[in-house]
Amino acid sequence: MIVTIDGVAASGKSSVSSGVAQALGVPYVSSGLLYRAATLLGLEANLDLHDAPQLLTLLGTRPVHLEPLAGGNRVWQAGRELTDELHSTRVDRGVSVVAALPEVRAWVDAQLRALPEPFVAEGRDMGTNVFPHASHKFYLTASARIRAERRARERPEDVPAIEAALQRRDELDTVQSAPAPDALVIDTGPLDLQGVIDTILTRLR
Ligand SMILES: Nc1ncnc2c1ncn2[C@@H]1O[C@H](COP(=O)(O)OP(=O)(O)OP(=O)(O)O)[C@@H](O)[C@H]1O
Ligand SMILES: Nc1ccn([C@H]2C[C@H](O)[C@@H](COP(=O)(O)O)O2)c(=O)n1
Repeated sequence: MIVTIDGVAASGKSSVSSGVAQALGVPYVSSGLLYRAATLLGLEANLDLHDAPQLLTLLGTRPVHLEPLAGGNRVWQAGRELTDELHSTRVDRGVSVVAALPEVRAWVDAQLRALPEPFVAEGRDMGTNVFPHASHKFYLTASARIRAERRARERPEDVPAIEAALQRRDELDTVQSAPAPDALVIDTGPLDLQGVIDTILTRLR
């Protein structure tokens, strides 16, 4: 069984996926972490992030491993854990460029499709492109203002600055982020975190 949870930036994909996965007793898979890992390694190697052949060569020589767990995902490059470095501001700024490269998307998709079922997969194109055969699909939305207010509770930045950055990311992600035709679209604005998780679990049962 594969459940896909896609959505716009900061719509609650990872928190909701983790809650749903824990309730089901399966791992969840955070696809965005692989794009973030490719970006981090590219930045550390001083590569031009638009240069797909160079990035793919780097990823070939320094293989990245995603460890999906119900409570949170970890990312490794050989013996080094990258997880805590993947949400830095410089990775946030570069990741949309890397995620737009078809070669990098194919690299991520191959790793995701090799994972053993069952799992909950979250990202932008899990239900449309990577797992179109998934048994249950969801797509999370909320206004940029509400998402910024939620983020502001965990970061020392003001709401308008976060809102502007989220709108910019939404625009850059538009190409790969759309609900599958058979996905249930959930506006998380009026719901708390547990309310979103319960909506999904009710549908699954
Ligand atoms: N329905 C909700 N009500 C209140 N807060 C929420 C809700 N859903 C998520 N949050 C909070 O919003 C923030 C963003 O959630 P989360 O990191 O899960 O989003 P995301 O879609 O995975 O983000 P990104 O696209 O950056 O990876 C977190 O602080 C989370 O606790
Ligand atoms: N399936 C996916 C997952 C993520 N991305 C892009 C979108 C973001 O720019 C970036 C990081 O994702 P996040 O960790 O914020 O969910 O990766 C994508 O294009 N497709």
